[in-house]
Amino acid sequence: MGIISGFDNGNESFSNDSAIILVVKFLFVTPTILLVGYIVLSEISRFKGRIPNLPGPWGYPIVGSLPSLRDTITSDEYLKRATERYGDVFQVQLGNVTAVVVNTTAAARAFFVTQREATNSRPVTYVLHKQVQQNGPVTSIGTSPWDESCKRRRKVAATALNKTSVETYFPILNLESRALLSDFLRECKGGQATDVDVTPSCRKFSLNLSLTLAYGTRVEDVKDLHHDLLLSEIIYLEDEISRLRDPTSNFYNYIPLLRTVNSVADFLGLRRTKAHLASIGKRRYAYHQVLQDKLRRDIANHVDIPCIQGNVLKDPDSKGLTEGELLSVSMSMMAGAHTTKRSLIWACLLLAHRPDIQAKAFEAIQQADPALLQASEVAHTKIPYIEALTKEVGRYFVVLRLALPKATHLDVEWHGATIPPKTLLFLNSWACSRVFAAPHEFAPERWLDGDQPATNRHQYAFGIGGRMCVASHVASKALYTVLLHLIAHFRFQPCESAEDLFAATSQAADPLEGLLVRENPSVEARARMVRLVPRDEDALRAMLSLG
Ligand code: HEM
Repeated sequence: MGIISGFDNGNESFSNDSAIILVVKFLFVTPTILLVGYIVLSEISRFKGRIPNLPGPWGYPIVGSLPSLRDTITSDEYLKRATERYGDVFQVQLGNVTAVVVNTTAAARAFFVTQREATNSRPVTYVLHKQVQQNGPVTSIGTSPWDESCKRRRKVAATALNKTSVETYFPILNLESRALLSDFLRECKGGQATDVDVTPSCRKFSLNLSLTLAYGTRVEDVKDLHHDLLLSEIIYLEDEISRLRDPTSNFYNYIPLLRTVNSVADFLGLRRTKAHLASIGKRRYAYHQVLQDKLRRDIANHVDIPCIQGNVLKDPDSKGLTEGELLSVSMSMMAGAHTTKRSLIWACLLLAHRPDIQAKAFEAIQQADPALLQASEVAHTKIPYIEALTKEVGRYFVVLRLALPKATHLDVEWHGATIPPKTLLFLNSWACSRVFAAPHEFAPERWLDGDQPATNRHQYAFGIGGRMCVASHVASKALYTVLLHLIAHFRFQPCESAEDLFAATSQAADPLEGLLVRENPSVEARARMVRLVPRDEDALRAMLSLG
């Protein structure tokens, strides 16, 4: 018995030991082996993804150059160092994804103009295309890879918004510009100098521009942005989409391991990321359906306002678009509201800190035609200094510093390197906007200088090539109209309120120091408030009553 029991005990302790070893293996050794295996496979994949003969940093295991890209891609010292070391075009690896960064105007022309067809695509991303849109066919133009459908949708949008069509939008631009003046005047109760948070009114201006172009509808009262359920839904969803499109965060796009971790966390009920992302896609689709249904009713009742979606709905065969493609065009119009809003907020901050620019602009309007200082319609005018001011706002702040992510469609050649199709491409619009002398100065005069080389004349804030902003003419004219009106009727000063102390500093209007989130290439201003002083309240009210 003793022997047997001794044997038994020994067996028991043997099985205890092996159980412990098994647990240790399970808890530590297996994950370590899996992790090492993952790192090795990931490094092989990163190695295979490198483009021969194209310089660029190797980066860290698993994450590649993601850590160095954050916070630095738009900064001058990073670009200077990277361009000095690797040249005008270099490759970086974002996790397992190889991206090519185009940093100079010469390279931008060689890529996006000379090899236009080959660089015409957009990447398919895990977060936006697979999780938010669930691989569905309806995606905005700005996130669509190049194919026949994208060509059709882009053509419809580009034709509706091209240089010759801009004139047809003058009444809309004048109307929205006056609405902004009216909102600002209401904020300055009794015509007093008042510190104003410019965000809601700028948001309303931009949203209305997109809503009118797409659906022929608009927001009347700025309060509706919060009180109206549909509008607050649109604002929330478009903010989310903009965040989920951001190419320098959303690391799930680049690191497959994160997707696995996330799926496990979702499965265990620790997070609800997948459900959240899918709901954003569905809710976005639903709000567009609501707007489209309203437009259909308006058309049936003959009370519709001319708009891109309405033109197609009234004559469906003319443009050859499917229902989904038509929806995609409208989604693209709504996505444009973000960039307009950000440009306008930066312009307000800049004016507040640059009385000299306001004085020159006011004088330019007066010299062009003193009657314009009281005109309710100004979109048709072409005052060179105000045009230059509008361009300089675009150049100085570059609200999409890496444009929208692009992708190669065919092989692209660059100095002995062949970049294969479906490679992620970034146009460094920020760097391309800094080719002038004294690039860090805000100087509208540079756009009036006839001696500037032709390459400097391009406005990189709208990108370049076959996927350049389709609305660049309308968006520029919208900013021009509103700047002219604002300067004619208000003095802008730095805010004095304790609510936004940063807004009082000159850094608030600096394109780097003034950023809310430094590493985000879709740049948002940290400051929100400026002091508005109506020049002549009675004259402004009289002008507004004419409109
Ligand atoms: C100041 C305002 C705006 C700025 C600075 C801006 C800037 C840009 C930039 C940088 C791109 C990417 C270009 C590229 O990748 O080369 C883009 C694309 C686009 N923008 Fe704008 N945009 C503005 C306003 C708008 C508005 C108001 C709309 C619509 C009504 C709009 C519609 C689009 C569309 C549809 C695309 C995608 C084009 C394509 O992928 O083919 N944008 N925009």
